Amino acid sequence: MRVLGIEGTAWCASAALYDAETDSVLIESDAYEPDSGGIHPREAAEHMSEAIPEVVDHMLAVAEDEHGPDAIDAVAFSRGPGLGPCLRIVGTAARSLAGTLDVPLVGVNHMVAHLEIGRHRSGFDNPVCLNASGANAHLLGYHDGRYRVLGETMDAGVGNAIDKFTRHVGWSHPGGPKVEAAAAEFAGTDPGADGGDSTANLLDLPYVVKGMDFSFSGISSAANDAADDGVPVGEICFSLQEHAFAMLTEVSERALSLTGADELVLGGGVAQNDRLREMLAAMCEARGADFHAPEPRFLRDNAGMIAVLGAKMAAAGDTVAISESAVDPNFRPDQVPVTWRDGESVARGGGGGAAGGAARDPDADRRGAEATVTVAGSGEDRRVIKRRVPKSYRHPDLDRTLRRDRTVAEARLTSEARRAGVPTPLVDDVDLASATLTLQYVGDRDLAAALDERWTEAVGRHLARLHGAGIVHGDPTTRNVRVSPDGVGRRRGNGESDAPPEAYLIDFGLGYHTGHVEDHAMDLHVFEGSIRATATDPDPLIAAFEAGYGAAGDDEVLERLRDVADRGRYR
Ligand SMILES: C[C@@H](O)[C@H](NC(=O)OP(=O)(O)OC[C@H]1O[C@@H](n2cnc3c(N)ncnc32)[C@H](O)[C@@H]1O)C(=O)O
Ligand SMILES: Nc1ncnc2c1ncn2[C@@H]1O[C@H](COP(=O)(O)OP(=O)(O)OP(=O)(O)O)[C@@H](O)[C@H]1O
Ligand SMILES: [Fe+2]
Repeated sequence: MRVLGIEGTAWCASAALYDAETDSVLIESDAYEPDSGGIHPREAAEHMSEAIPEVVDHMLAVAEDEHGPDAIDAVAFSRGPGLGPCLRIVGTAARSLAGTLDVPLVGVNHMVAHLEIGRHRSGFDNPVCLNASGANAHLLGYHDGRYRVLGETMDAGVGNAIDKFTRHVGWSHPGGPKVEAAAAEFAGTDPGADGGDSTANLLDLPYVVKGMDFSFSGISSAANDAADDGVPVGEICFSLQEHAFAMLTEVSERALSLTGADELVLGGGVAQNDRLREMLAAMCEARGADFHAPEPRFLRDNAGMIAVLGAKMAAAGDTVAISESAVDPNFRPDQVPVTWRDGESVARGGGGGAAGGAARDPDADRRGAEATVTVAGSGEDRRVIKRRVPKSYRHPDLDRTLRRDRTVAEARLTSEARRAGVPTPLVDDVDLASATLTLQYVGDRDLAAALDERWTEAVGRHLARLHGAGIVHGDPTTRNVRVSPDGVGRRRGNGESDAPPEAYLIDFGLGYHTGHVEDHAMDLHVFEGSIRATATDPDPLIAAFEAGYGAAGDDEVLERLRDVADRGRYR
């Protein structure tokens, strides 16, 4: 099968020819380069209306030259997300070409294409995917016929966050490659630098990770302020990259840990950045996962990825009638029924070796995304020793600060939550020098390994109480709740209740004090996200969770949760 792909969601007018027999991809692209500022939708659309016919005609001529008049078996196009005026031009071109050639039309989700090209090129079976593009930043994992959004930016895409800073200092679009060059130069020339590695001086910028979601807006603003204050621009570029990419690497590691996946693929324009790829490769190596980033021509926007996924969709019969082929500027990757693959879900619910621990060996060492956990003692005296291990991928100063601050926060908030009536482990000892805590051993498995409405309801109540005390957890996932299902079974089965069954909240390292409705709603959003990422039938679990929260907490927070959930959606 040969597929002609067309891409034009924002800046790149592109056509490609994919030959599935030989697995070869030819791409012809024409980029829109704004004279000043960022991408202007109207100018971008004008560019598309001129450039799309040219690149398509070129590819068609190449195809017909080589394979004759019946060269093309299907036409695939980017249906969204993207800028409406650009998408409509691409849609019109694709419909008319499919009509003229009398071949099927395939409507491709651009973000799923960024993912699938990595899966295709790597040969990985079931990876987690980090899409690091201009307008987006998210983690996807396959589960039950859909790509689930495991985590995503709460505001700007990563490329847009970088470009916002470069516009502020007057650099032309796109800013990403210029920031990369300036950062590399700074790292190489700073007196503290050691052969251009990451030990150059680091500015303190916001680092915001909540569960597997993250935020870049604070980084862009702080970077702009630093420039206004006269900080050398190279130093800002370096620090911007170190913070933003460490956040992306951290959430990727969390996604691998939560799902139990051992493969990561990278997609999107920002993935062309060497430092981002270096960090992700180092993280994967340290946890024994495989990592793949396709070659640059498949990372930035391109029609090759549209043609390759288009061929898989066409082979699965997943084509679209012209009358139903409207574009969708807000097309989310989790809306797409994945017709072209089968196989196991990435989200097995509580992976990470023994960490999910359906009571396999309760004393085996566990490894979370951040820490190693060793179990010591027995019976009532059983303790866990939790050590936040250094992460070689991130700048040593940032690494030290994060490990220390989170250890302090965890010790303090675990105890405060307990005093507020929320079940948490007792804290026996804190050793800041080695970022190590000694905690009471609680529960017998992670909620991820025993997902059940009774527990999600209990988590709702506990979070409500926690928020009532002015504390957010910051990372309330199904891996950060410990439960004792056997206790419940005994109690329900024969009336015995030697120890009252409880759901314990653990891992308060990302917690903080706040009375803001928004922050409280974010906690609920993170918990629901972790359920959606791993559960086959999330709705009843989420309903029970919200009922638990509603019974003990503030309705305003539940209302705000709807806004938070909608806000992360791509515009
Ligand atoms: C919806 C679609 O239109 C959109 N496309 C998009 O954002 O273009 P993409 O090619 O994936 O990414 C462009 C971004 O990638 C950044 N970029 C390019 N080279 C870079 C580099 N070496 N380092 C950092 N960023 C880089 C640019 O600054 C720009 O922000 C998307 O995929 O979100
Ligand atoms: N107090 C405890 N009692 C029993 N088990 C625990 C306790 N603390 C941690 N664990 C176990 O160790 C695992 C990892 O701990 P924790 O979540 O605190 O570390 P982490 O590295 O921050 O993990 P992640 O970032 O993946 O949530 C938990 O999922 C749980 O199975
Ligand atoms: Fe893109």
